[in-house]
Amino acid sequence: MTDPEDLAERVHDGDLRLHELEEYADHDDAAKARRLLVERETGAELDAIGDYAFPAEQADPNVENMIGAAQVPMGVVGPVDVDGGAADGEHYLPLATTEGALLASVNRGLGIIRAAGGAEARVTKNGMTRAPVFRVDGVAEAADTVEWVADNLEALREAAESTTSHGELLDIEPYVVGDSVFLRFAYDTKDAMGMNMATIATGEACVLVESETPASLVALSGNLCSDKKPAAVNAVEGRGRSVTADVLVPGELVENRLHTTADAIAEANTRKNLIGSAKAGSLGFNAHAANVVGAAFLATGQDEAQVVEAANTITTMDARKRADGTTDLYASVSLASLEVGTVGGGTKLPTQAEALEILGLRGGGDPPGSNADALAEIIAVGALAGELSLLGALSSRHLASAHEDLGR
Ligand SMILES: CC(C)(COP(=O)([O-])OP(=O)([O-])OC[C@H]1O[C@@H](n2cnc3c(N)ncnc32)[C@H](O)[C@@H]1OP(=O)([O-])[O-])[C@@H](O)C(=O)NCCC(=O)NCCSC(=O)C[C@@](C)(O)CC(=O)[O-]
Ligand SMILES: NC(=O)C1=CN([C@@H]2O[C@H](COP(=O)(O)OP(=O)(O)OC[C@H]3O[C@@H](n4cnc5c(N)ncnc54)[C@H](OP(=O)(O)O)[C@@H]3O)[C@@H](O)[C@H]2O)C=CC1
Repeated sequence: MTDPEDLAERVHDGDLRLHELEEYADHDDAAKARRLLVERETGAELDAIGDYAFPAEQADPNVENMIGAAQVPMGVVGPVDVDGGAADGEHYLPLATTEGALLASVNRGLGIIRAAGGAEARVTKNGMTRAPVFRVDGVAEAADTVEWVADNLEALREAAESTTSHGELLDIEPYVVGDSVFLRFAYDTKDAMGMNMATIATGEACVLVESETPASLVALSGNLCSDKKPAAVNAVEGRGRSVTADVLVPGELVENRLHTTADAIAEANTRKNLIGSAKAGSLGFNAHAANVVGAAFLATGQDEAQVVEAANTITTMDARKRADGTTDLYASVSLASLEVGTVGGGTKLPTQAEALEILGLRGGGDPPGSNADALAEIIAVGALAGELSLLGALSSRHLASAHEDLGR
């Protein structure tokens, strides 16, 4: 009984549940049966969704109730020289998006960075966090719990690291709010983005906390982590990789390629990215870092919901006067919480793995963690390019016409 028509019929009749079709047919037939059912019940035609280019079974760890694949156009920008702590040499950056003009813009920015001699980038902090919340009786028990944690870091490390051969517990930061105790565990997750790894490891450590303290676990994630929500804690303390990239662009390049001046871009950055963002109450002080991060995430198999954490980027642009009277542009981006991996999650899927291959960063690095560091540095340079180009377009009043020409 593996015929997709038959399976669709049985789901329709209530004999089978939509999510158990893989028990009766191979993964591709199960996906086809769901498409037939959805087509019948909604009137939609799902030919494009069903026209995917990998065995459905490969996506089994990534999606339930599969009907096909969403195909997002992918392009490539660069190459650009990245002088990083882990990334080195010239790189093309694959980006998947539906926003016309985005790749043209990042490509222009990377061309300018290349002409300026390349960008520098460094990962300055690394720690994937998970922060469970515990209930205690009151502040006295809260204080006892925090004290016990501080005195027993080694035992907690042993418990957490018993669940992983790669992850390392770096730190546990306690926060007390009345009768709630939050413990923000931070891990070096090497080349994995690390959310599954950190969650499993923290779960094990929580067993020890509960057995040795009055604290009772309420939720393994207590939102101080903070995952997939805009949060100041990530902007200040970092999450995943904290990464910074910068470049000094000679004034003549600004004029020839961005059709404006370093002074005009610096002013636009101050009034827009700093003052405008402050007035808006934004956590992000940038123009569109999320554009580049989101497109790179889609292309390389990252968890796209974590784009929100990368949106807290701070962009700086300063006009630097030279002795000869000309003015260069110093530009930087600092992404406090860029959560990336080159193993695990969506990185194994065929198109995503190929995209990582373009970067030379597929799979685990040598030493472990170096591939994810390099990916963070290259994405940061992509974000820097996007900031340069968009601020150039705003300063030269080309934004609307660029999108009229390329984005419609
Ligand atoms: C569109 C440009 C680049 C034209 O800019 P231009 O200087 O007129 O372009 P050009 O034809 O002289 O080409 C310059 C370079 O741009 C690149 N380039 C140029 N065209 C292409 C293309 N078709 N495909 C690939 N690359 C392209 C390419 O690198 C090229 O160099 P070349 O290789 O020729 O030596 C410029 O006007 C621009 O960057 N505008 C800004 C557009 C932008 O950044 N859009 C995305 C963000 S908008 C948004 O979503 C966020 C927002 C705005 O709401 C956030 C906010 O509030 O700020
Ligand atoms: N559970 C949760 O709460 C959440 C889960 N997610 C999802 O979690 C997934 C990402 O989790 P993540 O832990 O990154 O991935 P995986 O769960 O896919 O695990 C990756 C595993 O790969 C192994 N590994 C092999 N080589 C390396 C290496 N060089 N560096 C690091 N690890 C290596 C590690 O095994 P070992 O540990 O045995 O050494 C590691 O745990 C995504 O699908 C994401 O959507 C997202 C948010 C929350």
